[in-house]
Amino acid sequence: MTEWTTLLPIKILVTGGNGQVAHDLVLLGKQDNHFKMIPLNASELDVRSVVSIQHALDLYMPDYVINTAAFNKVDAAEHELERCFSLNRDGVRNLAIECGALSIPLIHLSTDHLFDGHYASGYVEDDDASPLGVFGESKRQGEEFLRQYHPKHIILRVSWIFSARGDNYLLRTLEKARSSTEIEAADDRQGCPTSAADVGRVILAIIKQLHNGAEAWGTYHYCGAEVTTRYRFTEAVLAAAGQYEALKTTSLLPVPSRALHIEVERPASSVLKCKKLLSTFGIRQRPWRSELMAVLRQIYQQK
Ligand SMILES: NC(=O)C1=CN([C@@H]2O[C@H](COP(=O)(O)OP(=O)(O)OC[C@H]3O[C@@H](n4cnc5c(N)ncnc54)[C@H](OP(=O)(O)O)[C@@H]3O)[C@@H](O)[C@H]2O)C=CC1
Ligand SMILES: Cc1cn([C@H]2C[C@H](O)[C@@H](COP(=O)(O)OP(=O)(O)O[C@H]3O[C@@H](C)C(=O)[C@@H](O)[C@H]3O)O2)c(=O)[nH]c1=O
Repeated sequence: MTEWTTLLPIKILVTGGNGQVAHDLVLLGKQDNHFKMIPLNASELDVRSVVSIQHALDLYMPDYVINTAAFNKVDAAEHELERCFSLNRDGVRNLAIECGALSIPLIHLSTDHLFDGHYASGYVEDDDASPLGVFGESKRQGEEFLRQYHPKHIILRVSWIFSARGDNYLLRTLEKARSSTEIEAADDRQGCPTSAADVGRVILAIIKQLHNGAEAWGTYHYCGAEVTTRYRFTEAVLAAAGQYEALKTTSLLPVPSRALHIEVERPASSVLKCKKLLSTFGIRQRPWRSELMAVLRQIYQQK
């Protein structure tokens, strides 16, 4: 087997190049000269269009494709079914068929929202998917198409992503903390927060091993270490952010999720067990608390 370090940089095309995971993933990849990162935004590569995908693959001839493009608005998905399925299901099918035809491995991101949340002890990769809403169902069907059309794939299911940009719970909490004296947070929804940069680290570590000959195709779970609740996560955010700025919020209230009047029920517990990733690739979970500190540092440096 050839040592991967002796080869030309691994060309990695990233769909959804403006998204939060793509941003941090590309940044990390650019810091490592084993990789050549090619992020493409929706106008450069539209996953809904076969022609657009074919054009990009012909033009860049990547060694790997990472699909981060998605429709991620969990409540809006209930009303925007067509858009949601066209990205999360049909877009994945299009990529699977086109990458499959050229035998380009496809790394795809999926979600904890595949599960109904009744296993408080956590989910393994083979557990039955039973989504509670349209978003989860669209991602479930995208996964199915990928398995059907392209054997050389990795599906990486992740959860509760936060980063210094984009639309995420951390940034929304900070906004509220600057404008409201009181914040309510669900203490009956448990899961594992994961930084976008950490997802990027894991994907690049997987690719290095695939490139070295590991034929470990299939579905894996990854999330930050330490199971928590939305309430506990919010508490950690407020405590850490309070060291950087005077926040308006003085009271954080634990509430049941139903009191928040959210349209789609979230899984009560969506802990992803990550043992398979550890035993196959030797990749360990990082604590989300240290990732949170790093992201807050970034946020306040940007300000
Ligand atoms: N965010 C989270 O908490 C979680 C995310 N995931 C999954 O991780 C992946 C990355 O998520 P995240 O980075 O948060 O997503 P973002 O919503 O930040 O990024 C998604 C990107 O997809 C782009 N996009 C929209 N339409 C198209 C299209 N037709 N063709 C190509 N690109 C398009 C968007 O572009 P534009 O902005 O121009 O519309 C956006 O930049 C997704 O698969 C998501 O489902 C899984 C679990 C948790
Ligand atoms: C509005 C609000 C929500 N919550 C809780 C309820 C609910 O469990 C959760 C909803 O927050 P979000 O909308 O950020 O989370 P949600 O849309 O469920 O976020 C998800 O994004 C998709 C793409 C995923 O795949 C998931 O892993 C997850 O991160 O937050 C509060 O605790 N307080 C509040 O004020």
